[in-house]
Amino acid sequence: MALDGKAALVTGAAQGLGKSFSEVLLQHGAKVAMLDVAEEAGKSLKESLDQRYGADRSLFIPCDVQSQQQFKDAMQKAVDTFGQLDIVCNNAGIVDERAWEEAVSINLMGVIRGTYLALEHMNKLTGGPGGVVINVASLAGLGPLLSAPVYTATKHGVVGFTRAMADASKVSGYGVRFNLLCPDFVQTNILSALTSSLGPFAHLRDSTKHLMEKHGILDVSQVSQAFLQLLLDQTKDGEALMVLGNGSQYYPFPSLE
Ligand SMILES: NC(=O)c1ccc[n+]([C@@H]2O[C@H](COP(=O)([O-])OP(=O)(O)OC[C@H]3O[C@@H](n4cnc5c(N)ncnc54)[C@H](O)[C@@H]3O)[C@@H](O)[C@H]2O)c1
Ligand SMILES: CCCCC[C@H](O)/C=C/C=C\C/C=C\C/C=C\CCCC(=O)O
Repeated sequence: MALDGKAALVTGAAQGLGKSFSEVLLQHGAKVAMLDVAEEAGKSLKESLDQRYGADRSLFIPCDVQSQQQFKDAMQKAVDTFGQLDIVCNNAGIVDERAWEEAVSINLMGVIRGTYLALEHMNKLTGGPGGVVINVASLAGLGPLLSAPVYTATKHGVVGFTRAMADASKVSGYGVRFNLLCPDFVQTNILSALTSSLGPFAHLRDSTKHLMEKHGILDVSQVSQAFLQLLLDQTKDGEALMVLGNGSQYYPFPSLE
């Protein structure tokens, strides 16, 4: 898929991985609607991107992915502004083992909501242009992160949901590809999850810290290159691209057929 002239939407775009994905999209000629609850950071990101790419190439829309109405309105605003939607990246996520229902609401329900709303605009069967949805899971979507069981569960949920959607889309003829990004630890603010955010697993913080030291910590640019790979390679559908210190590789899921 060539990105020049395409219209994209990224959630959790004000900082960290979402910011980096938005910049990569702009660098390759796409227009981007950036959604986030962090209004100040989002507005100042938009101002700095306007200087480099022009004000008509991006939008910042305050939006909590937990709200059906806010998310629906934000996606409609992106479509009204850019004319259509070709790429959606459901990236917003948190680590909070104490407020675990909120973590499920953002990390899993927000991704399901964003995927269904994206289909309303992209599904070829209902007049949409087709396109690609990339859901951001984690290596913790493929195996356990012991200090964060609920985070682990949400990311496993994102993996299962996205793979099932890819199959449903293929069989139904929606014309939309669905893929997953599963990064190892990345240098963003999420890594500074306060001990209190780990709730009953705060005593396992050091163990996660040791795991980080063993694995190393990725730079956001390594993950956004993998994001780009998933966007551009039209043959990838229902795949989970792991982003590791020594490169990216597709997870070999066993066939259940
Ligand atoms: N950093 C890592 O080590 C790592 C590794 C694997 C996967 N991930 C995943 O990558 C994604 C991005 O995380 P990050 O590392 O860039 O973290 P981050 O904290 O830097 O960025 C997350 C962004 O999501 C936004 N957000 C939070 N709740 C929201 C909501 N309800 N609605 C809209 N926006 C909301 C935040 O304001 C923030 O801008 C997450 O899904 C995370 O689970 C991160
Ligand atoms: C092997 C799994 C890698 C998954 C990465 C995951 O998606 C992101 C996790 C985010 C946070 C990790 C959870 C809790 C943090 C616990 C300790 C951090 C200690 C950091 C420090 O003190 O320097």
